[in-house]
Amino acid sequence: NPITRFQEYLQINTAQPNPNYSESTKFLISLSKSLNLESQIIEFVKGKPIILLKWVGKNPKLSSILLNSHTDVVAAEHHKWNYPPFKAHIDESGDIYARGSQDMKCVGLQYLEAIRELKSSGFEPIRTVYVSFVPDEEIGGHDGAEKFAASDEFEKLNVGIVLDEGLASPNENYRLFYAERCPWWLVIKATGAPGHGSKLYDNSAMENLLKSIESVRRFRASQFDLVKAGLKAQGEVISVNMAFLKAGTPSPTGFVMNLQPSEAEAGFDIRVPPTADPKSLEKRIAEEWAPSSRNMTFELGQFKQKVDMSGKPVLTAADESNPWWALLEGAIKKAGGKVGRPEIFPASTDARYFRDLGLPAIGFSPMANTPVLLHDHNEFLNESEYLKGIKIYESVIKAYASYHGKPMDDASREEL
Ligand SMILES: CSCC[C@H](NC=O)C(=O)O
Ligand SMILES: [Zn+2]
Ligand SMILES: [Zn+2]
Repeated sequence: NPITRFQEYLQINTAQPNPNYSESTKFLISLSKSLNLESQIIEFVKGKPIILLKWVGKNPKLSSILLNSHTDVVAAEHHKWNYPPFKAHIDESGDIYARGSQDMKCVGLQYLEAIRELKSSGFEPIRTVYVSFVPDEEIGGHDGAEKFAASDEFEKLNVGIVLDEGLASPNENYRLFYAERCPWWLVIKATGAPGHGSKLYDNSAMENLLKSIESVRRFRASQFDLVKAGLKAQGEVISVNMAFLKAGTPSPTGFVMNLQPSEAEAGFDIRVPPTADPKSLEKRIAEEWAPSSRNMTFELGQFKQKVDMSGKPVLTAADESNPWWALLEGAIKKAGGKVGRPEIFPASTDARYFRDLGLPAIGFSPMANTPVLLHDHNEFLNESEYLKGIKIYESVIKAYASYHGKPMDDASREEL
């Protein structure tokens, strides 16, 4: 049944940095056989399989639908979980505990369960439906979705719309995402004169770094306040969180206590919404967070936000101008679901690689009334919520795969 199949997928340990892709591939291929879908394994990089399933539509001229999910999950600290993270234990209230239960093995199998239901009801798609299972999303997707989106194979699929992951919703409204923030990874380094631990002097490395950290924290608070006041959503502000601190002179028992070190550094995970001005943030980093006048340097790893010809960030339209958006909302509501306001995904997903091609990509994981537990301890999803999600996808796939398109639809696609 659907729940045991979900458990079986969750029990395959595909945690980074050593995901067991051979087991997950075997599992998905056997599921695909039981559904009579055409299947293909594409390895742009050896050992990093993309599983591509195809449900052929009656009109091959129409653009296709791509249902994407990633097969890898993040690592789990086993001893901090109430149940082992790769056991998929179901407790008395029906909560299924496993790494990947929300992010995002649920979605991958819900696509397939929905197809199973639609097939057995005799539904025949007009548009071709592809289901892709990609590796390595959790480490940036470079050997997965990035290469897939850039490939000739992908171009031949003639994809018109991509669905990818969203987030759980603590309330009754499902969440839909039309864009995502850009990760910037910043390391700032301070240097200064070393000295005796008892001496008060200016310009030590630690003091220089701490001044920066204070400045970063003021900025962080200003952004967080906007969220707390309800003025902005998580995805609409710039988040800054410290990822590491590195300083001190090691000694056999820990650190030397009476020596002020000559170097100190800190790393930050920054997420920049497509609506923010990257230039002004870069300026802030150079002038306030790592000013050379305070003996500071920085290294910035940026995932550049793609912009269109007029310099506007690449977003998926979340209104009537995008028929796929309206169809999705309609199909969710038809299946009894509620939908909240369109959001910007606060983290980063593979959807960006498809959006960068100019394709509409919508982030959606059907989990309502569920705490957001991705990457957290005790990640779980309730089984009835999981089953509801299958019903939702039945409705969505049906609506998408039967969509003939407005008269303009495919002609205007040609121009793109
Ligand atoms: C930017 S590559 C890392 C992608 C990762 N995605 C999910 O958590 C993230 O940190 O958002
Ligand atoms: Zn994910
Ligand atoms: Zn994740």
